[in-house]
Amino acid sequence: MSAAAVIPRAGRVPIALTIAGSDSGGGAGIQADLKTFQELGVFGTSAITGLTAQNSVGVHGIWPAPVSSVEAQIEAVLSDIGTDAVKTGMLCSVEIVKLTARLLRKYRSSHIVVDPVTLSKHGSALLEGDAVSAMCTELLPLAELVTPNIPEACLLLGWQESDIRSVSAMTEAARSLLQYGPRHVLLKGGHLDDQAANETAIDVLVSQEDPSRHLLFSAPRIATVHTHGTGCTTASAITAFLALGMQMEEAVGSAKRFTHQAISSAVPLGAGIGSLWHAAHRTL
Ligand SMILES: Nc1ncnc2c1ncn2[C@@H]1O[C@H](COP(=O)(O)OP(=O)(O)O)[C@@H](O)[C@H]1O
Ligand SMILES: Cc1ncc(COP(=O)(O)OP(=O)(O)O)c(N)n1
Repeated sequence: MSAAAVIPRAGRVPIALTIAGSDSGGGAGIQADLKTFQELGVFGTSAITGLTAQNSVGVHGIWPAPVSSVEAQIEAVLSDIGTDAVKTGMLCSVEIVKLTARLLRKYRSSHIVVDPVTLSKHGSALLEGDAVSAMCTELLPLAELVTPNIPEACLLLGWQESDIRSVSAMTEAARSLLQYGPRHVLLKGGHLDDQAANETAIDVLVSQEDPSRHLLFSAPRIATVHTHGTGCTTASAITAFLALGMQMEEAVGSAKRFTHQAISSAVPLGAGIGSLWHAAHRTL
């Protein structure tokens, strides 16, 4: 993405809505999503599903937002401003998952990217256990894309994490996730634990149109611990590129490059896992 893309364009600015949680540390959640939208020249709106007290060493508290407040935020945005694309992140509870699906159906939203956030990198639960099946039955059928990492894919499928130890197992899992109805599945390989993954970070894209075909998105693995926000940034960058009118394959490839640049310039803030630098694409 060139610097020209961050200059507001004449005419209507593309809009993206993020329905996600707040990360006080600024690296993930709503904060990562809005930074990404802005960097990519898309006007970001938000509905905050919950608050987290979070920093580089962990998640110190989670407070789901009242369901009525999430409803009022989404209604306020969609009934007046509208949107070209929607990203969902931390949805906290079965009630918020169901509400989100109901409102996205009501407003016939398109370009819905579901990041099925369940755990933070520090292992804190960001989605209640009984919300997983609601996500599969209510939200995934509406999704143009779902973007699980390996632990999330296993949770959605009822598999063990040890079941995905290779790119071919990732491909099989991605194909299995199509059963829930999303148009595309991007299974991210940041957590892949095999020989090849020491050098490359590989993601797999499969689509309902032709489930027998799969595309690999590969980049050199950056040797860093500072990867807080990689998942949120990937999903929100894809959402922004869809809002800008790209097709899915191009949007995923462009988002992979944007996120890779942001990891390569990550900021080692705090004593633990530092966060991505979303402005890296301006100078790299
Ligand atoms: N160290 C790394 N170097 C390069 N790319 C990475 C690295 N870690 C993760 N990625 C990429 O970042 C994106 C998010 O990855 P992943 O860690 O699997 O998701 P999550 O942040 O949701 O756990 C994927 O495109 C993955 O390939
Ligand atoms: C509020 C909030 N939402 C989502 C996440 C998970 O973000 P992700 O990009 O997957 O990054 P890590 O937590 O894995 O670093 C979060 N932590 N907080």
